[in-house]
Amino acid sequence: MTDPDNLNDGGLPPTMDISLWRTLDASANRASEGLRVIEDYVRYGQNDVFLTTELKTLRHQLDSTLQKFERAPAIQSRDTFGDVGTSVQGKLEQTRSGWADLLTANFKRLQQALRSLEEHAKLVDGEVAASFERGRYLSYSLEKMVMTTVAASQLFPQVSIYVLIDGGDDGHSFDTFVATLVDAEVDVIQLRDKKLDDRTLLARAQSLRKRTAGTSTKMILNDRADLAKVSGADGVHVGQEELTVSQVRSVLGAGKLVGVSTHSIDQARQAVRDGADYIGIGPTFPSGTKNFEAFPGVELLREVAGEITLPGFAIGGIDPSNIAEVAAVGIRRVAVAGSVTTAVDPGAVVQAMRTCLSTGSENS
Ligand SMILES: Cc1ncc(COP(=O)(O)OP(=O)(O)O)c(N)n1
Ligand SMILES: Cc1ncsc1CCOP(=O)(O)O
Ligand SMILES: [Mg+2]
Repeated sequence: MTDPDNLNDGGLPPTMDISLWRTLDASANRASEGLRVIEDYVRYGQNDVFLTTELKTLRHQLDSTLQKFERAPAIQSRDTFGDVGTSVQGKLEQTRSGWADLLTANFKRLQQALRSLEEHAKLVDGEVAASFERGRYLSYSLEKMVMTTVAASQLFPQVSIYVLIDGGDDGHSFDTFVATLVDAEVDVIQLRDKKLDDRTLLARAQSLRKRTAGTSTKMILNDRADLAKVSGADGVHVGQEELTVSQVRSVLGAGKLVGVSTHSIDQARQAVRDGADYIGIGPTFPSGTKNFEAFPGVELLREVAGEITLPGFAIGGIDPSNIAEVAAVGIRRVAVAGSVTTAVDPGAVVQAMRTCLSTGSENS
């Protein structure tokens, strides 16, 4: 690290050394404080172990970069009462309209401070400047993860029923079934049909859009970002080998939902990093809808529930007889097909599962 006493050797104005130290000191404090506010929210407000750990990574990276500066001259240069900025404060800084506003303001504070550290560090040490730059990039992806998690947690109720349906025998019976599910106030309907030709599938998607528009039921298309775009769906669900979250978003545009299937805790963590709006977690139990060779089961549900607060839907063979096992490990959102689509009274099954998820009691 360059000796601060020799900063003027580089042709800097005589006042530069003290003003540089003041700037570095103030920006370091600003970055640490902004980061701490965000960390407090995800830790105490959200109980999100994963995001708290990710934020800690940035805090440690920042701390180790700051350690390259001697603390003493920075603190000696401090002149809080002589800081003209302390008396220039906008009214807006004293109030926040909600959590999202509070978080956004603190991410901005963090990023501005990191940029200032980076630019000023360029006068002293290029490597340190590059390290602040890496921290700033990390803060952008953390902002995406935190803000997406906060927004998605509000979009999907704490107890949610998500139903996967195929295109049915014909348009009329499909529409009648969708109406039943909408009446039962299921939270999400996913159209998942691997057999229909594209035009028929699009016609079903359009009919699903008509039935769900203006209701509390969201409409998701399985796999097909193109048909989701054309039909005006609320989002798309993709698997591990399909389009990525950012590829789906580039087709759908902003403001649409992207769900990702996850089969391990690492895949669940990656989906959060990728900015998914929700995850499917499974398969939990053997399914009559799709064949599987391996079942991460309720153990994976427990693991995800223990560290991730991005909405997660348990999927695979869930029905009223086993849903209590799902609720028992802390998952209150389920995605089901067969147990509802083959039921004599689908509305009653939806209601039974909802009750069980709300109370945690068995309901077979
Ligand atoms: C909510 C939800 N979770 C998981 C899946 C499975 O998606 P994927 O792994 O892509 O398998 P297919 O559904 O495409 O066979 C899902 N569809 N929905
Ligand atoms: C598509 C899919 N992916 C994992 S399980 C599953 C099917 C869910 O259907 P069911 O509830 O009938 O097991
Ligand atoms: Mg898929």
